[in-house]
Amino acid sequence: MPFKGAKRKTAFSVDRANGFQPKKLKHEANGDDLRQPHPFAHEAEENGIVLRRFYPPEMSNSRALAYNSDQLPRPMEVLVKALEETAQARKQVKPKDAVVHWFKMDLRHTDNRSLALANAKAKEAGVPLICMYIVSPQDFEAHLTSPVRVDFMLRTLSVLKQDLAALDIPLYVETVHKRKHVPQRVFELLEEWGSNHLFANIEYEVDELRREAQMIRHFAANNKSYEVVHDTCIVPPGELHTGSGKQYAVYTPWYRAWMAHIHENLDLLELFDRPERNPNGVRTKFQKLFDCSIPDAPENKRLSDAEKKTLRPLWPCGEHEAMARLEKYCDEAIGDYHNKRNIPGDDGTSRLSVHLASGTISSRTCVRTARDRNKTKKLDGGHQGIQTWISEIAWRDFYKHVLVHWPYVCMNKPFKPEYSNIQWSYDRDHFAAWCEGRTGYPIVDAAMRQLNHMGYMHNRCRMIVASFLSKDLLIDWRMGERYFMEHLIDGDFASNNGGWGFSASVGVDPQPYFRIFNPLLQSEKFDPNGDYIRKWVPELAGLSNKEIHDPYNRGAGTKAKKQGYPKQIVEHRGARERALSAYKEGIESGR
Ligand SMILES: Cc1cc2nc3c(=O)[nH]c(=O)nc-3n(C[C@H](O)[C@H](O)[C@H](O)COP(=O)(O)OP(=O)(O)OC[C@H]3O[C@@H](n4cnc5c(N)ncnc54)[C@H](O)[C@@H]3O)c2cc1C
Repeated sequence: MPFKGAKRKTAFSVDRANGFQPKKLKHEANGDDLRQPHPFAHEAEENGIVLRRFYPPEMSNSRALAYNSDQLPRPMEVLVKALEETAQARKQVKPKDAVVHWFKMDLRHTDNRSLALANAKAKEAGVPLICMYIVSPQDFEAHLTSPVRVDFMLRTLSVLKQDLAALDIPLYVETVHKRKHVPQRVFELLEEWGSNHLFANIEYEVDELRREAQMIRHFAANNKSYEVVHDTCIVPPGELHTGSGKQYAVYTPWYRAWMAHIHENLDLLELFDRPERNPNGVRTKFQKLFDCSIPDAPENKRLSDAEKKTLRPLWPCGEHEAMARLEKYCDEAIGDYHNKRNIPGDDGTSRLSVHLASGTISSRTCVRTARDRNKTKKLDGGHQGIQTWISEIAWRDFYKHVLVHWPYVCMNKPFKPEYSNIQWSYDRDHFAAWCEGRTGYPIVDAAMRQLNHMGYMHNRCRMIVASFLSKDLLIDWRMGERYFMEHLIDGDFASNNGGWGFSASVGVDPQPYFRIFNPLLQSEKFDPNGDYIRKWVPELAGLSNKEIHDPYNRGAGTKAKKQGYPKQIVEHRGARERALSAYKEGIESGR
């Protein structure tokens, strides 16, 4: 059956579990103005910020604002409408030979909402549960997924395949080369397996929401049910509103509402059971699916042998590893989190981001486990370390809520569209020096080298290097955002975009643009003995604790030069003044 939009329309009310309450959409804005690209769109294209192979040019500020004024429907609203209008049809679909769960960024069989629902449906119908994962090389390209992350996900699939096979559940993995063919191929696979029911957890990025909406309609029009549910956030996006019914744009009041909401709805922290064993005979009927192998990474996302040797031991994969890490962290280190989380030279954070990003652990499990260790048995009160750690996990939910309500942040626009008017620099040499960790600012260089070496960077350093790129170098923050996604093992669109928005002062609840980190002060405050710098910039290891933060201005220039360490590529005070006027001028220009 060719894949095109379904015609059938039926009434539906979205259940609470689906979180987002549909509202009446205004008609599509049709003014030509909204189709005009932003005046600086060519710069975004030339500098690889907007990938024109997959996406349209950078939109105008008025188009971004049209989402805020409900002139354009948000992709989540489009999805909810698709669910609403197909509800009746989906309800009438009769189970056939199997029920299917489609894994995406939820690579675990424990506490996985969609998987649990698919399992319940299969058991109710007395048919087998089949799991599937589609490797989409073009999605990796369009989403800038880093090779280290692709490797982590593919390794994880092997673990998942084994765990599921122990329950006689097959995990079928297939590569679909063109992303536009994914929906059609998924449909064909269901036909091949004689299945009428597909389940998946919602991904909140724009492409995915739009694709699911289209698939839901197509499936319903062809007597199949595609059910998508909230799982990745603890509180589903769309559930929290200010007193005046608006979406929160400031973290602190949002966080208070988030906690209160969970305390009032404790079921949000109930964990989902893993699936039960499949009925006898499934191995004979679906042998081919059990036999499939996990493909190699696409060539342009493949680690070299040397990289595999360095990176794989650093990042053990799979849900058992994730759970063991969480338990160990809660037993041994969470109590000191509030004291140590800002010290990059100290291993005081959980390093669970890689697991949360690939879904090898759920944020529900993380928060519930931490809460149960708290003497108050609540998210707040009790141990300072536990409270603070939970509040950091909450940032992850916050940025996903932001993405859903202000979807243009997923389309290369800043949260406040007028910040698109800043005249950024696209200095290639400066950008290369930043990427390679040779800016002459040791804390910045240490951080970038940590990222390049291990696909990870400490949170404090992420803020320092992001501020340095966007303010000291005045380079378009979206180039840094892209570089992070291309290199991080925990690359997550919403958190990365939120972090860059905060540090470059263009995001929701940001650091005000006139508060510019002084990299030297940050270095002295958070790496006072230079431990972190010594580890990642070994050519400075022999300098004193004072010299190491700024060798050329603290009498260690000769030593630094001899070791091949560069001089500062910009002078902070002058760069600060330049950034202040560029931000001010851009914001006030009204383009
Ligand atoms: C510029 C910039 C880019 C970032 N890009 C990403 C990214 O691509 N993916 C990502 O997961 N995080 C990102 N972060 C947030 C944060 O740096 C990492 O989540 C954190 O460093 C991961 O280490 P950890 O697991 O030891 O964190 P912990 O300190 O142990 O925190 C526990 C968990 O809480 C969540 N968390 C903590 N801080 C934040 C935060 N500020 N925003 C959102 N979630 C948070 C993460 O899931 C993390 O694993 C970014 C931050 C900045 C400033």
